[in-house]
Amino acid sequence: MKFNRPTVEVATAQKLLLRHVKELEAERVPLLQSFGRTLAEDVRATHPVPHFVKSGMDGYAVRAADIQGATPEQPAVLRVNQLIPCGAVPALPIGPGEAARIMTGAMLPDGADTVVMFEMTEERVVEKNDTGDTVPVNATSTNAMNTNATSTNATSTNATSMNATSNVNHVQETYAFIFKEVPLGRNVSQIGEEMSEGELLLERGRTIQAGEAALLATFGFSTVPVVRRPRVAILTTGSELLAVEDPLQPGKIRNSNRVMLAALVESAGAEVMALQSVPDDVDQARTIVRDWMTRADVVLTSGGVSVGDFDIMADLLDTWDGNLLFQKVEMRPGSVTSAAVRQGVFLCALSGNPGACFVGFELFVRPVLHALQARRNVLPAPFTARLRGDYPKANIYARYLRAKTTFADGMIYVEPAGQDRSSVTVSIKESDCLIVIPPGGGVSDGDLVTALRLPTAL
Ligand SMILES: Nc1nc2c(c(=O)[nH]1)N[C@H]1C(S)=C(S)[C@@H](COP(=O)(O)OP(=O)(O)OC[C@H]3O[C@@H](n4cnc5c(N)ncnc54)[C@H](O)[C@@H]3O)O[C@H]1N2
Ligand code: MOO
Repeated sequence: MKFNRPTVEVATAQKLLLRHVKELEAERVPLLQSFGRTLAEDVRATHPVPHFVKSGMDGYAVRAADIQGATPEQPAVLRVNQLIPCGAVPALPIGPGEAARIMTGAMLPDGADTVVMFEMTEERVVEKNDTGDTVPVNATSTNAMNTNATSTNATSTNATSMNATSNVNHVQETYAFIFKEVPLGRNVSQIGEEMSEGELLLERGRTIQAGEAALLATFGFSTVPVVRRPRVAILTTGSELLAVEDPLQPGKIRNSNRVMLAALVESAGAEVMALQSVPDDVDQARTIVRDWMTRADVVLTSGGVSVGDFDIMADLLDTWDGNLLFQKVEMRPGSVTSAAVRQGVFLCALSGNPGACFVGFELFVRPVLHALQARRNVLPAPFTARLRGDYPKANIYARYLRAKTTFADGMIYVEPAGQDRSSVTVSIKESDCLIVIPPGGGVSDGDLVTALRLPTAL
């Protein structure tokens, strides 16, 4: 069976795997720990946003009718009856001829319908004597239009100057001079303008990133319902493998697939629950694999799937007592990639060759890990791009070339990331996509090709 294995196409292999996925259960995590996790429930707006009528600028809240026709020569003059900082509830309504000094994000007072930016205004303090006559005083404001104000008796327009102050015979009042007419509703956000109550904002299956987190915070989710992270056991086979910290020895290499797979698993939102070496003995390997399959959602193995004398994963799969999904895929690299399921748990046996191991993970394992987390669109997204360089080699199987994307002259280009043999590790770091070269002839510089986007491209 090791030889002459039946082959399946990549798309078939993906379907065979995804058919067995049962989305994992939900759990709640603190919002700050939810980044990269997948939402387990739809989130709807629990209240309108904004939930009060709000100023969009620092300026004066006015009645639009009061500032019709205002010009620098003929300003509208409105009595300022209050200062409204952000977060405060206005103390007074705005009647005809009145305005409120208001800050960005503050609640509009009743009666006001428009905000005029400070830049189009000037604030002046005026004294009224006890006969009610207005006495112009040297007055000023901090507003931009007033930067040339000449005043020795400057009165700043802070909260304390806002209320009329009474001297023996005089009352000081603050007036806003509005030099420009602005249309009704300008710089005012109405209730529900951005989001209305009950609106669907985030769907189950969405990954929580900055924008999602901001919405969750807006609606008071200090904890978030997320899908549990899949637990993954990473098992590596091969008596040639040294630990990362070991000195080199003749004939041996350091185990790089283990950490590469751990990084990939984490980048897919899953959790590495075990890192274990498997000896070159099929019975021991079977015991270890089965053991982890009682605890993990996915068991990943690297190596030992080809036709060599010590390719124990191939032997193990030949005698598999669960559901064997495939043992050979019509692709390069990674044709030996195999998969099986047992009681809802996946066994994905990837090639030991690092390039093939990487490609096998992206085409088969990441989609499973994403699907377990209820994510949508789990397969790598295809796009069309122009090839840089020639790839003349003919293939019997489709080839998934590790490649990088570049943008030039308004076009998307893809070019092989370097050496593409399946044994090569050095080009993996350059790869943000896989160029799909269909079976048959090669492709040439300038050809339009299909490529699959990898998460590193995000
Ligand atoms: N007679 C044949 N030989 C091979 C065939 C074939 O069809 N007939 N297929 C070749 C292809 S294609 C591939 S791909 C490899 C697949 O081999 P395995 O997946 O069984 O992997 P191993 O033999 O265990 O190792 C291959 C290679 O990768 C290195 N390796 C293994 N594990 C790691 C690790 N954790 N970190 C870094 N490098 C690792 C290992 O030392 C080998 O050099 O088979 C071909 N042979
Ligand atoms: O299956 Mo190997 O990775 O094709 O080169």
